[in-house]
Amino acid sequence: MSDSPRNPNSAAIQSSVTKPELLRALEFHLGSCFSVDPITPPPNPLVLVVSGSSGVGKDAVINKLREVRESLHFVVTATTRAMRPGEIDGVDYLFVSKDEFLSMVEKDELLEHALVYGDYKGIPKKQIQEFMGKGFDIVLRVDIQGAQTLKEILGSSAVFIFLVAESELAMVERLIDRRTESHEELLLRVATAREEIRHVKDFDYVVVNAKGKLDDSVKRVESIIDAEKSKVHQRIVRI
Ligand SMILES: Nc1ncnc2c1ncn2[C@@H]1O[C@H](COP(=O)(O)OP(=O)(O)OP(=O)(O)O)[C@@H](O)[C@H]1O
Repeated sequence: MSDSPRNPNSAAIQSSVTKPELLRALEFHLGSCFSVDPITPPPNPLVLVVSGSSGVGKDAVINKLREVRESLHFVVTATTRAMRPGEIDGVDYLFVSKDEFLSMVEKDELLEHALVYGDYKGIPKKQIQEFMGKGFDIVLRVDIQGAQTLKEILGSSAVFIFLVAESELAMVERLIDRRTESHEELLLRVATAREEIRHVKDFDYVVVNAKGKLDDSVKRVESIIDAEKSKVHQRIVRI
């Protein structure tokens, strides 16, 4: 056993010796000064990919997360779909025309893009580069198809989170309550969701967003962020 000050047999440091004096004495014996630098480097900025089937609550979770975490930047997806009531251009989505969107594709300005239910959606690269440069963590909100493409592009450098409802019925009810889809659109979304759940195995984490438990889902995502920030081997993203 080493001879520590807690060992009753060791000579305790005299109370007349001040802390600065003791520090200087220790530094002298060690032959080097104690550093005030952080013992480990700050964690790398994260790229979080939040995905899940239509109506599972991606927007709801992300909007809440936005309120509680200031160090996150939520990338505004460019889309050619029509604005829904209450949505704000540049906040919820970047609403662009089809021509504008295709021009962004041509100039290689999008990290990934896809045609989703008849509309184009894409992630502008510049926003990610800018905010990562400022030390922000990045949150990308994509459907399952988008997450699959991002997995091919980013591999294990990003954190992939799959949101699910507690049951299929709960998910469909949520979509119906939203009142933004037609009967045919609802059928398509449910059929797609049944197929999409098979892709959960390609994700790092799964979070159940149960009815009335939005706050719990957000807390779970926050825990994932905290755990990722504490990893010894940090993910390194290059975009
Ligand atoms: N935990 C929850 N409890 C109750 N309602 C919820 C919960 N999470 C989301 N909702 C509601 O469910 C509906 C669908 O959620 P949201 O629009 O966030 O889904 P989404 O995954 O973003 O869908 P889409 O991919 O089609 O845009 C919304 O009306 C939302 O307010």
